[in-house]
Amino acid sequence: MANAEPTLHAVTAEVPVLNIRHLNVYSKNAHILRDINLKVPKNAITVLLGPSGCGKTTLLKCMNRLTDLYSELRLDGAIEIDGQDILSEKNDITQIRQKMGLVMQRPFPLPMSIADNITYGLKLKGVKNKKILAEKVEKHLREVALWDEVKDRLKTSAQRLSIGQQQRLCLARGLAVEPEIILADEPTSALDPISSRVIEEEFSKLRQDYTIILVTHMLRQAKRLADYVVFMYYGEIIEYGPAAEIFENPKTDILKEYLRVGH
Ligand SMILES: Nc1ncnc2c1ncn2[C@@H]1O[C@H](COP(=O)(O)OP(=O)(O)OP(=O)(O)O)[C@@H](O)[C@H]1O
Repeated sequence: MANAEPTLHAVTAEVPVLNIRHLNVYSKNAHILRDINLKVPKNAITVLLGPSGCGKTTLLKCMNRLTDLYSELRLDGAIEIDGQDILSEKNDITQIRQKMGLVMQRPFPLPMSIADNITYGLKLKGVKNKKILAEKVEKHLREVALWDEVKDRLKTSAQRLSIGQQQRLCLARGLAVEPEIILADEPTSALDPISSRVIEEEFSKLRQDYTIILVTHMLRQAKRLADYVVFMYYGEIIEYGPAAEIFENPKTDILKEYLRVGH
């Protein structure tokens, strides 16, 4: 187990969107996340990097309290978004979740048409105007470079799309509710190399308007995309900083070894 120097992960982001303070996560038998302190900067890609089982997905799940689905997990600490603590029972988690778009490892299009997938969240928010809904469908499908491929079959089932197209659709569905933050858990792991590159390119462009937190254990992907890197090991943040610093000037032996082996 590594003993992280507090200074290594006390990097301050100029405009933090998420401020995580002393976050600990416990299961019945294990201490899964250990005193996580992290300020996630606005309009940048922050990559959570580290070997399998180090806690990347759990940290991402804490950020929109998906951990509520697992009664065996206990959390303490604070995760603030726009000054509101996500972990506080007092705050409305549904409202907080609307600030976040979630992209999982495997796409899960809703069992309805391509267009309805995009408008689903908007309709839940009360948008009824058909013209506005149609505009949103086009806007967000263009945003993920899917419009040209599907514009003639918007009313057909989303489940007939290829996996790569489904993943772009799911990203568009997340964007349609205009989140501030996109949480992405290994979003290319189920995709072929070409679809993976398309998704990577989309993320790269989206960083201008969104704060992206991306889990990956693919070092090459992290190097292509990251503005900031959080390197985790056994539930701790070992190093955190701008990508160039992390990749070119790693400070800890654990990170040096991880980069050398090139996972
Ligand atoms: N609900 C749970 N109950 C008990 N243990 C859990 C639970 N969720 C996660 N863990 C444990 O917490 C640790 C971190 O898991 P997590 O999925 O966050 O790791 P990860 O870094 O995302 O791994 P991978 O890259 O393999 O997806 C693992 O040891 C896992 O078994």
